[in-house]
Amino acid sequence: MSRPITIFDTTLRDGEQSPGCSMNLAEKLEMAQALADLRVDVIEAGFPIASPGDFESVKSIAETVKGVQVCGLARCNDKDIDRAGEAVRGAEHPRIHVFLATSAIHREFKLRMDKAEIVRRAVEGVKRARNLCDNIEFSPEDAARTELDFLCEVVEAAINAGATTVNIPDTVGYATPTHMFNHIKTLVDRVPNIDKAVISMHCHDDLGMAVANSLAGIEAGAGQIECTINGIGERAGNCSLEEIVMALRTRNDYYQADTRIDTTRLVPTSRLLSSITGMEVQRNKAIVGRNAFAHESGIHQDGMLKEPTTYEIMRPEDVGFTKTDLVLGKHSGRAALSDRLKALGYPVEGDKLDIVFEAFKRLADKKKEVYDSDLIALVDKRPPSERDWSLVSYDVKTHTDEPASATVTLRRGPKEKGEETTETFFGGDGPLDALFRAVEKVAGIQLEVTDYRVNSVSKGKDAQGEANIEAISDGRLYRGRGVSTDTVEASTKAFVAAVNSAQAGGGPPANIRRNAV
Ligand SMILES: CC(=O)SCCNC(=O)CCNC(=O)[C@H](O)C(C)(C)COP(=O)(O)OP(=O)(O)OC[C@H]1O[C@@H](n2cnc3c(N)ncnc32)[C@H](O)[C@@H]1OP(=O)(O)O
Ligand SMILES: CC(C)C(=O)C(=O)O
Ligand SMILES: [Mg+2]
Repeated sequence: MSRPITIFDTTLRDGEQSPGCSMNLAEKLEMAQALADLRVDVIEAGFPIASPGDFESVKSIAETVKGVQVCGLARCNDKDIDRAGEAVRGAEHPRIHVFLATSAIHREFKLRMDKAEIVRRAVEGVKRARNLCDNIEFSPEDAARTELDFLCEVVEAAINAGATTVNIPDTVGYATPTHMFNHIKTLVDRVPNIDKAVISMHCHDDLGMAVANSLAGIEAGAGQIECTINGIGERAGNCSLEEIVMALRTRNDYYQADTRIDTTRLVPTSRLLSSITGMEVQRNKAIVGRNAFAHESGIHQDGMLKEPTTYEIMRPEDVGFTKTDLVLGKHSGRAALSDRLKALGYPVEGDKLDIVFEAFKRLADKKKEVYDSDLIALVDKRPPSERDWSLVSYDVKTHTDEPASATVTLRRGPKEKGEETTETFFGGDGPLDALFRAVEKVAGIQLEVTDYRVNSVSKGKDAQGEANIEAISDGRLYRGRGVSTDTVEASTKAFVAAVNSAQAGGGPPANIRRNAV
């Protein structure tokens, strides 16, 4: 018999605290629906007091995404709690998450409160939230560095005040598995009312142990895991959802605990997040990385051919990878395309299928073989909004020892009704510099490019190139991504996407990385 573990996804709150991972309202709604389709139990949709935009996103997700609990975060003060309550009120299953740090370092230097005041504020906060909603989570922030006696006292008081979940964060990723096991076991053994609440884990990955620490918590009796897609989150990130879910599923023999997650949605959801944020996962990332199921060496390949379980502890199709990679060509029709996309976890129908089909045919004219990864790159493209620029055409001239020049035509708005503008720039350091500057002239904005990468999406000389750009505008960080068989075009599209994000505004401050160069 498996014990059910609640999956509390915080991609849209703690995950969004990753530098460069800010999302706009439409992106958050798309992501929230994908999380509901993945069958997470709780979506922490944001921190409503943080900004009007955060409030609106939590409220819209609460009102539109069904079949899942929707949670808003609040500090232990009246304004935060009331705002969170208002934001989640429209949800089918609302939850308010109240937090207050309890460790000596945070008490003394950050909050400047003594132990008695912490307990008083925690109790008042939970009671106030409980008046707004029945489902209340309380987090003693930095619990992993909190004295155990005091942690037991706060947890007991929070449960008496009405907390239904007590979340034990390792806020700075300091714990080890034994440390976390002892923390949770102590709460289970010493807090008299602990059975009135679910114990939750919230582990950060600063020492690379977030998943291991969360599993240790489950062994000691925790019933909820807080995690994020691709493990994104503050600093080194949070416990990765795909890793913890597959660890519980694969090692059910040991943990005898499982989640409701539809694991075949893991890879599509991971890719959706990457396409929204522009933040790719590394190739060797467990579960969702491109190499996670790739076998390179002869002895392994021999074993795999004889019996896959010799070298595979999970089946790629169980996490959403498809078995075959080579798929369609220029003679394929809509039915085959839509069937293949569905198998890849992207059910595309109606007008959207027409748009993807048109793009597929254009690609198939340029490429002999269209791989799954090419198809995913096509569906990941979002149609432009009324205010977005898109690349119509470009012309670039470059010669040895001569400055480059470029002419670009961009359209603002959707294909049928958008207006086109053309500008030329002479004197670029190279072809991309000239193109980017011509784009800036059309859009009337200047960006400083701080990171630029091109990777190949699939195989072969005619592979599509995927360009990713990170750029600063007005002290804020924006990203853009572009895909094409022509890497110059991919780069220009990525720059145009970064311009669109910058013109929408709201990027994170560019100077928040302590290791920024
Ligand atoms: C561990 C975590 O991940 S916690 C969540 C972190 N996420 C974020 O901070 C993202 C969103 N944050 C924000 O937009 C802003 O920080 C806001 C809007 C919440 C607050 O902004 P400001 O009012 O300007 O405060 P600022 O951020 O400078 O400082 C935080 C204040 O909250 C207090 N505080 C911190 N945590 C708590 C808490 N749990 N309960 C009560 N007060 C708290 C701090 O002591 C500080 O108070 P002080 O100004 O009296 O010293
Ligand atoms: C708000 C809390 C749960 C948090 O994110 C942390 O402590 O890391
Ligand atoms: Mg956190």
